[in-house]
Amino acid sequence: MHSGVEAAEAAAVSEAAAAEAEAEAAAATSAKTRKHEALAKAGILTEALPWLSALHGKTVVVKFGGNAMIDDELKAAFAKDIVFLRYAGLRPVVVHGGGPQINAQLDRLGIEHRFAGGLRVTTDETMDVVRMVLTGQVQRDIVGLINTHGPFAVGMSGEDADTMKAVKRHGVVDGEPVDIGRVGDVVAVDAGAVRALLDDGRIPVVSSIARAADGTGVYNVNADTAAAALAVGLGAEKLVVLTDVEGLYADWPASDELISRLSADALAGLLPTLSSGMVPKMEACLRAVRGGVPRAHVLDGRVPHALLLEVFTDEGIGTMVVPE
Ligand SMILES: Nc1ncnc2c1ncn2[C@@H]1O[C@H](COP(=O)(O)OP(=O)(O)O)[C@@H](O)[C@H]1O
Ligand SMILES: CC(=O)N[C@@H](CCC(=O)OP(=O)(O)O)C(=O)O
Repeated sequence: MHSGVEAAEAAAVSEAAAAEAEAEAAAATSAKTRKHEALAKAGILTEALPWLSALHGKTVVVKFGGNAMIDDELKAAFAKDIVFLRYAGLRPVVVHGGGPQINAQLDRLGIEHRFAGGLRVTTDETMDVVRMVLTGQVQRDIVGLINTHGPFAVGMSGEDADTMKAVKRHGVVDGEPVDIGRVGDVVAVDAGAVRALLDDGRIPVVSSIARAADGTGVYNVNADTAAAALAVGLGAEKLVVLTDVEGLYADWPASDELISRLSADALAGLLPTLSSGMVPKMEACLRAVRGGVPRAHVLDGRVPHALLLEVFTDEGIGTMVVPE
């Protein structure tokens, strides 16, 4: 018969054995989990390999939009992604907008603002504010964020070195042309200065202002339009437009069914049915692919690292426009 002490000792021994077995099982599980996580990470990296190889040395123009850039964390994530592309051997070029920031400054100054057919009605007074906010504030912010990772970003305006020249364009409202002031469409691109920066390993950050082709000052160019024109001028491999929706919805605002892929012809057919900010965006995609850029994408800039997902994974996200 066991004494009380012996019984207590036996119980303690079996408790210790159980604890040891439990610890062993937990260690095995966490090793398994770690292995599983490591494999998943390795899977993501190997999935990137074909894209890294296909895009090595290729130019990618990324349009960073006003509404996708008002959140500080998203801005920082965007800057990281751009630097990632650079280290991965691509040649990223940023063309930025800043519609919300321009609106805020116009409000502060008590200057009325409105859009017609997705474009800002731009008086001479508005033009001064647009130029100041885009080149003096928004561009500086993006350059600063990218350069927290190294001396890569160099800011410039489309005016610089005659990178973009424009002529006056009208807005289209209900199928009718309307005068919207100093708004321009890009008619000539000299990509030399941007190329020189890329060749020097820099990341050009370009504001969407163009010199008037007839030498009469400057024009306010929609940033989607400017990005497309530059992508064509650079012979880019991709145009990526970041915005504040998932992509192009088939029947917006009635539904949010996303169109994931469409041809240039199908897009041309859809264009007259589109409204507001989607008009310059989809026109830009059309212009890019018809100008020889193999792919143009509209992505949700509210999703952190959407750019990396698009460029380096097999997952198609957003809307992709292809020539055929
Ligand atoms: N067919 C459509 N699909 C998606 N969004 C659309 C569509 N038509 C109009 N829109 C509107 O266009 C907006 C995007 O344009 P905009 O606000 O000018 O973007 P950004 O500031 O990024 O340039 C969307 O937030 C949405 O309200
Ligand atoms: C002519 C025209 O509309 N120009 C735009 C330029 C900036 C821009 O396009 O900014 P987002 O990309 O943020 O919309 C504007 O004045 O708002």
